Amino acid sequence: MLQVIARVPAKINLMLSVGPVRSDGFHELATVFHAVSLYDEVAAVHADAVTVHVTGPYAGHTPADESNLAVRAARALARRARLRSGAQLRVHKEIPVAAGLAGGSADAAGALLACDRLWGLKLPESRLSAVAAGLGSDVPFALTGGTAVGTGRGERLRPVPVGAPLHWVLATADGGLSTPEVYRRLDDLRSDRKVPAPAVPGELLAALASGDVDALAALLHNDLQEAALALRPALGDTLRAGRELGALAGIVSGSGPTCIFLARDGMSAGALAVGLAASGTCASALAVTGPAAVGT
Ligand SMILES: C[C@@](CO)(OP(=O)(O)O)[C@H](O)COP(=O)(O)OP(=O)(O)OC[C@H]1O[C@@H](n2ccc(N)nc2=O)[C@H](O)[C@@H]1O
Ligand SMILES: Nc1ncnc2c1ncn2[C@@H]1O[C@H](COP(=O)(O)OP(=O)(O)O)[C@@H](O)[C@H]1O
Repeated sequence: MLQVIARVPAKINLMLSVGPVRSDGFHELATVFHAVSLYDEVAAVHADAVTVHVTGPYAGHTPADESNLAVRAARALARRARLRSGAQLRVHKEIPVAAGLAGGSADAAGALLACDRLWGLKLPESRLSAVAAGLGSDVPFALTGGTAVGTGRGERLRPVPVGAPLHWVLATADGGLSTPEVYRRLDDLRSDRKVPAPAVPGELLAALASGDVDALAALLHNDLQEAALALRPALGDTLRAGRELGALAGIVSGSGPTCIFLARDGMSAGALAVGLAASGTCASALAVTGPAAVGT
């Protein structure tokens, strides 16, 4: 029986600039998405209806019913293509849930890619991306991987070059943070401030293109960090521990609670991961590289 497998990486945000709330309730963003070498896998085989079975270390934290983003993605694709086809999906989850790493978006993108192949649709990238945007702001990037500037609510993408592989440590936390709650907390925190239009500094794109990690370290920034720290003050300890252990820089990824640390090279990232894991300030610490690619 034909089985199609898609392997989709987690994302981190190297910079996340959050602008004013729009009339549709979403915030205008300017962000740099960067896919890293931590992957979920989505496998699809023909079936009458769309169902999902979740395996892997985070299976217990992932819904296995129709609220699963992989199921919602497969159904949205079938609707868009006016198909009655189904698929039995298996999602192997290595990406922590509600962690600011877009694991659910990775699974949605994986289901779109796998079902597009399984059902022989061969939809152009632009049509898959439109279905992806209907599922979540981060899903279009999850379809592409690599590194890209995201604008609008995060769904408008422009790929950007990265001059050399980058080495990161992901420090995960026990228990996730809700993305809408983190955005709401940011709104509360800055209710008395005028919010400027979001922007990605040109210097950051130049540092990425040239592979200048020291320049990049000085430019990592996340507007949601203040809100994530307000909701989870212990993340301050994780960020301090990473810096004391020699990270070039550390910030919260997206809506958190995962903290990301930039290291000079693979050896330093490995040592930093060991130190962070021993520090008692995080649930796990994982050395990864970026940019990572989507595989089918
Ligand atoms: C914060 C970011 C940074 O990349 O990702 P995570 O760190 O959660 O993975 C994204 O903006 C999250 O993207 P995603 O998780 O796909 O969000 P969506 O499902 O589209 O929206 C969930 C909720 O987040 C808020 N939201 C999301 C995107 C945006 N531009 N403005 C918002 O205000 C809204 O409250 C929305 O109802
Ligand atoms: N396949 C899936 N994997 C992870 N989370 C999922 C999935 N399907 C639905 N969800 C729900 O989506 C929410 C956000 O999950 P996730 O994408 O991991 O977080 P984040 O937005 O922080 O990157 C979770 O609360 C989870 O219950």
